[in-house]
Amino acid sequence: MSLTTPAQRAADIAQERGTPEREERSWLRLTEIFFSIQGESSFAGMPCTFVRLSRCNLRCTWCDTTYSFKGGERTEIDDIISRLDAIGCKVVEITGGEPLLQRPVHTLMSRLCDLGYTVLIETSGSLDIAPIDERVHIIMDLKAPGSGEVDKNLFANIEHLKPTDEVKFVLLNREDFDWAIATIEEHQLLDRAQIIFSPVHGELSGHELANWILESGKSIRLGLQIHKFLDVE
Ligand SMILES: C[S@@+](CC[C@H](N)C(=O)[O-])C[C@H]1O[C@@H](n2cnc3c(N)ncnc32)[C@H](O)[C@@H]1O
Ligand SMILES: Nc1nc2[nH]cc(C(=O)O)c2c(=O)[nH]1
Ligand code: SF4
Ligand SMILES: [Mg+2]
Repeated sequence: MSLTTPAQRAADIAQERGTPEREERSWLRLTEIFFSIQGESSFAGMPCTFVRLSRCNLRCTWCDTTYSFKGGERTEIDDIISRLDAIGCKVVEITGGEPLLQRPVHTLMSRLCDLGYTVLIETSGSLDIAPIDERVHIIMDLKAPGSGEVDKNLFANIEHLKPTDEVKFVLLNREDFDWAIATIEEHQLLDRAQIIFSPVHGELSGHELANWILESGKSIRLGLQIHKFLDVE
């Protein structure tokens, strides 16, 4: 017999999903650190170390990283930096889960920038990006309807993007593609940042998406998750 009451279960789910934490502390909930080939973004193909933080406030239907939603080791920022120094790669991506859920992520990113790292952050577009250190390269998703999370997009983030940052649309079908094109036009996104369209891996054909991009005549980069073709992490 389960001893968990409905109220406890609701509290557990709320904690798993998380709300942005205000608490400034010296540790982060960490799912994993690994060194691999960057599979996404304009850095695709480059060696990169990944810091995957735990928990996410969204539940995209096609998410490939659901294992980051729960748990995670409390890890001191000093320890994370020591591990990155030991790996020795000067390009680091902070991802998740949703990395912006944990406030100390900003301390980690600024310290890495101070140490001469090229720091990338991969974020969902649902939380405020304004506090991100201006030296950090932002890769921000805008979630299309097929994700089930379209109503979570924080369009106010757009004004905080630098021209070198990236806005990524992960697309499930033609409806998502049409939504993404309309969103780009409405917010004049091509003037604000680099734009990437990626197919949901295994669901939408990259060939088909490539044709749609060419037909649109727009300067949009096709992004395929190359680590999945290489069968690496
Ligand atoms: C796992 S998320 C973590 C960072 C953040 N929560 C976000 O969504 O950007 C990293 C990237 O993987 C993408 N992604 C996740 N599952 C995918 C899938 N099945 N196919 C293609 N891209 C996927 C997300 O859209 C996001 O751009
Ligand atoms: N190789 C590799 N490249 C990636 N780029 C972004 C990733 C992510 O999960 O955020 C990722 C990932 O999980 N693996
Ligand atoms: S926001 Fe990112 S980590 Fe969270 S469910 Fe969506 S793709 Fe997965
Ligand atoms: Mg991934």
